[in-house]
Amino acid sequence: MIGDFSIHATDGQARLGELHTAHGIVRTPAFMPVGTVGTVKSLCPQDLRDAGSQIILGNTYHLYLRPGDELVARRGGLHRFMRWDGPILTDSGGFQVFSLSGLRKLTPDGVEFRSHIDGSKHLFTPEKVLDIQRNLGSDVMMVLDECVPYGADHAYTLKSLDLTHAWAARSRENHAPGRNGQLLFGIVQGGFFKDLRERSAEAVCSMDFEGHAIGGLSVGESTAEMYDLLAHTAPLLPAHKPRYLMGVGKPLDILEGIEHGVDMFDCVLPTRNARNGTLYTSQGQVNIKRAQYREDDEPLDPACSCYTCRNFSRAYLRHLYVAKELLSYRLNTIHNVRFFLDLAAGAREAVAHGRFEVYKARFREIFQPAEA
Ligand SMILES: Nc1ccc2nc(N)nc(O)c2c1
Ligand SMILES: [Zn+2]
Repeated sequence: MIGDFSIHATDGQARLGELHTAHGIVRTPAFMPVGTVGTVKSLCPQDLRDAGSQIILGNTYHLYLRPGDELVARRGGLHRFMRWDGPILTDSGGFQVFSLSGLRKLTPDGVEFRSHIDGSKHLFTPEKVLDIQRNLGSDVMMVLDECVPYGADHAYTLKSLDLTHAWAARSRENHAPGRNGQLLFGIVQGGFFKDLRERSAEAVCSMDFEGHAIGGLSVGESTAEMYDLLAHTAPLLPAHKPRYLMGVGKPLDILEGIEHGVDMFDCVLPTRNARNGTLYTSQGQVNIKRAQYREDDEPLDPACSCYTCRNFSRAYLRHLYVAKELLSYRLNTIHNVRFFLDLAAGAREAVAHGRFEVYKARFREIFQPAEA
């Protein structure tokens, strides 16, 4: 049934699961390529399917401002508009308001902000962002929350929790479980304070959401701080529902999350870094602009079977990047998205066979080789 989450194998805290959505089953652990304004930049839906994408992420903030959620609804919803027939998760906009828009004001009712596009004034309330996500037709909707800025003190973080929890309750009230097959996930905040993380998990996870996200991480903290709060918070979320770590992350961060029982991840790294020539491979990171690749006839990643690695040399990819050719975006993104999706697919396979620890250690060797 839509919303069902079943666990098929475990390996320590790591688990192999399936989340049933209105647009298909998501096998977890899953990586979600980010399609902010209704496109995973430079890729068409077929590229995404070829790469093994199951579920992609869209953003309420961006799509509301342009082209408008009502327009998308009139065009049949985001799936039909962008021709993606798989599951779509949409973030609620709170985070984007704080990271993108200029003037903004937090009020008990919601957050006032000015569009980063034309400066027009808007108000996002818990109910408004759900109306937008219902217009988009997303399969998994997120509640409106305040992502507390890195470095906020205990007092501010505690006060913010009261607001975020009140908004979560209003969201659940506004969207009954199972309504129109659109799932609603709660978001746990609490900054970098373990007592507040416990307080938030207890409050949010008592509101009968179909899944729970860990928010407020990957906001500029050190890897050690992120891992510390991740290890503390993940087990606080009910094991029988999906756990989603928002905005994470680098390959090793995703594996760290899986080790602590997280099931879903999204991050702009593969797509954003593809556009600046930072490519992820089975031999570590490749900065394709480096002169060393000028005459390198090898494929980007001999262990990768994506279209880019099957057809083009590093020399050609470097040429496209240096020449600022549009094809550079597309070929680099095809590869990076495939790398992250293969990372998640490999993790599912490893958990299924009780080999996750070995799998994670192999990637640590590649991306964080032990000091020689
Ligand atoms: N690092 C992130 C990324 C996205 C987020 N989205 C929401 N709604 N809340 C957060 O705390 C996020 C954190
Ligand atoms: Zn490749």
